[in-house]
Amino acid sequence: MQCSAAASLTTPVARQAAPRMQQRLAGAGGALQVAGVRVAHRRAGRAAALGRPASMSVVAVASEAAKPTILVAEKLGAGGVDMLKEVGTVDCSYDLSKEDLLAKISLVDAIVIRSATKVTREVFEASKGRLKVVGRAGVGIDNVDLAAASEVGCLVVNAPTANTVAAAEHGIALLCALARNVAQADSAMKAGRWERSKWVGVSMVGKTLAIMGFGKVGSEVARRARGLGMTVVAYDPYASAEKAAALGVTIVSFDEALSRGDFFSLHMPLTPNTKGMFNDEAFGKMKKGARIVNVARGGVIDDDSLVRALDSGVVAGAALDVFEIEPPAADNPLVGRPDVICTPHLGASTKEAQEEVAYEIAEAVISALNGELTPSCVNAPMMAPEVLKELQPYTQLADGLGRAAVQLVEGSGFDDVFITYHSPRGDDLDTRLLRAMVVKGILEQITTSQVNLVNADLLAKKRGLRITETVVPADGDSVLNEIEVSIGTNKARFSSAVDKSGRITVAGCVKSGAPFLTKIGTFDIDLGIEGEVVLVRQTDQPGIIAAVSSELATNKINISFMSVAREAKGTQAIMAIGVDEAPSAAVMRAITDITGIQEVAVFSEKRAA
Ligand SMILES: NC(=O)C1=CN([C@@H]2O[C@H](COP(=O)(O)OP(=O)(O)OC[C@H]3O[C@@H](n4cnc5c(N)ncnc54)[C@H](O)[C@@H]3O)[C@@H](O)[C@H]2O)C=CC1
Ligand SMILES: O=C(O)C(=O)COP(=O)(O)O
Repeated sequence: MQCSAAASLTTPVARQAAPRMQQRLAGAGGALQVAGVRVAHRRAGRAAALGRPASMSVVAVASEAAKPTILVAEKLGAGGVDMLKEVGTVDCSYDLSKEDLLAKISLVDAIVIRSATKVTREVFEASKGRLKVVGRAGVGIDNVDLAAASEVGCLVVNAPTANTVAAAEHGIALLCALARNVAQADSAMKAGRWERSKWVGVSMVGKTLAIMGFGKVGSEVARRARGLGMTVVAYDPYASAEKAAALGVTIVSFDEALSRGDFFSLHMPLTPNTKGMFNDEAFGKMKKGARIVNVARGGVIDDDSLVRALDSGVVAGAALDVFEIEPPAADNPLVGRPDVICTPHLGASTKEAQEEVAYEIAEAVISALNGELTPSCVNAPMMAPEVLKELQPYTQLADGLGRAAVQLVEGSGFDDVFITYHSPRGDDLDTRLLRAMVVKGILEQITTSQVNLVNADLLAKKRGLRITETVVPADGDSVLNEIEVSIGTNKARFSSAVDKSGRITVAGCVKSGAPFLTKIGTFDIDLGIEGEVVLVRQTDQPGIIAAVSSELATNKINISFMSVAREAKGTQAIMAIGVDEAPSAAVMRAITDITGIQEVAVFSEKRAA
């Protein structure tokens, strides 16, 4: 089926902060080209650029009225702090002890961190459900327990692009310093020694640099190393060989990279897969005299293995910006060695990068607090902005259908939900967001947990709910013609909501941007999904519509929509009436008592403020 435009439409309630931010963000602009990397001015506003309407709220994390409290737990650029202050109460408390963080966390809606703050499961538990957003002002999110965040429905966003160049420049700085013993020679001079022959270096031109992890930073290091006349190979199981070739880089296997590199530069994230990947075995495959730079994460190198590789001369020198424990312990076996140079996690620390990171993260946190699925959300389905934009009108429909269907169930004894999408896109329809919204609509009515896009699937699974999705190819040129939600029980509060297969079924569509209910059970109806809905089953006979309307009017209950459907003339009919406020039990009884009426039910499509 295809929906046609309705005369009466709902108007989404625009939130306060988003339009203000978007106005402000749209005010300044420009893009800066830095060595081939587009560093967008955050003030120009990615959110504004996406053209997402202010009303899009797919995660529902912030209340409309309340001003959020945002804890900035590590030094953040002033511009970003100012942006946060425009939408919330900002508490800048740096260097909190673990105990202080645990005490504060239940008082805040969002926390902004860098690499030093560990947001562990204990922190999420201590927040008692208040913490909605973790903003990582940088790339690596290994200091955030993502599984725990997802379980409690907390969005984790990062700032993935603003420090790329800074990290790459630091990698190159360390590479040059390592090749030419800059740090050691400087220390010697400061100690009064003029040691020219001791600190003879090695040249970089013509040598092979093996980049391990060919993402944003790795690519920028490659670009710069090519400029130094180096041959660059890269190991990255997920990188595109064409993209690498365009930069003059050859993608090779892990072992080939190990055997070819004169220099190594590490740029992969710390994950269970990469932890300790530079171990005895890996060092054993390197050429004698290799040099290694680590601006990624301490944990990707096994420290004891590196000590052994340095002792045996396999590795001639290492430059480390990152450590498994930061700051490293006094007895760290690497820091004091003359063949190891160290910096205290300075990769992202340029004035320019920190300003940009602050804007990038402030924008992401504000957008997440508004319930938007920001592109830098790391624990929710990733979707291209254009896909998000086109699905936006259907998210409210999916949510509304889930709510309607579950409220028609008598009790809560069901364990499966079928979702059917009638879409001209067929199998190309990305249903992840829609499924999550249906599940959210259902679960919000039956659990006390905060449900959002991040944890909807997880909570459904925990509750033993099986979700089955089917996409039925349909005609037309819209994204989606109809969504049908069917719950596996025939125990209904309104018996006509049960379809021929014995399941409680509702369906709906979007008309001119607004969600409509088009089917309840086997009856076709046409009702805007908003406010309260009164369902009435009656004998198809004259006078009933007037009697019900009159009863509502007498009790000053305003009707916003009304739709009547019948099986056949003179048999059964149902009326679906949209009303601005829920009728009292007395009004419901009075309607039930009208001659010819068989059953009455009410459900609510009102969302929590
Ligand atoms: N020292 C510092 O201050 C900074 C450190 N970093 C670190 O650098 C890392 C990289 O940052 P970006 O390039 O922005 O991230 P990115 O996500 O653009 O790149 C990471 C790359 O590593 C690859 N990768 C994943 N698993 C791998 C494996 N097992 N072996 C080899 N490659 C693998 C990915 O495919 C991806 O291409 C971050 O995760 C962060 O830990 C980033 C910025 C500053
Ligand atoms: O962005 C990253 O991954 C970094 O490592 C930068 O860390 P920082 O924000 O400087 O503590």
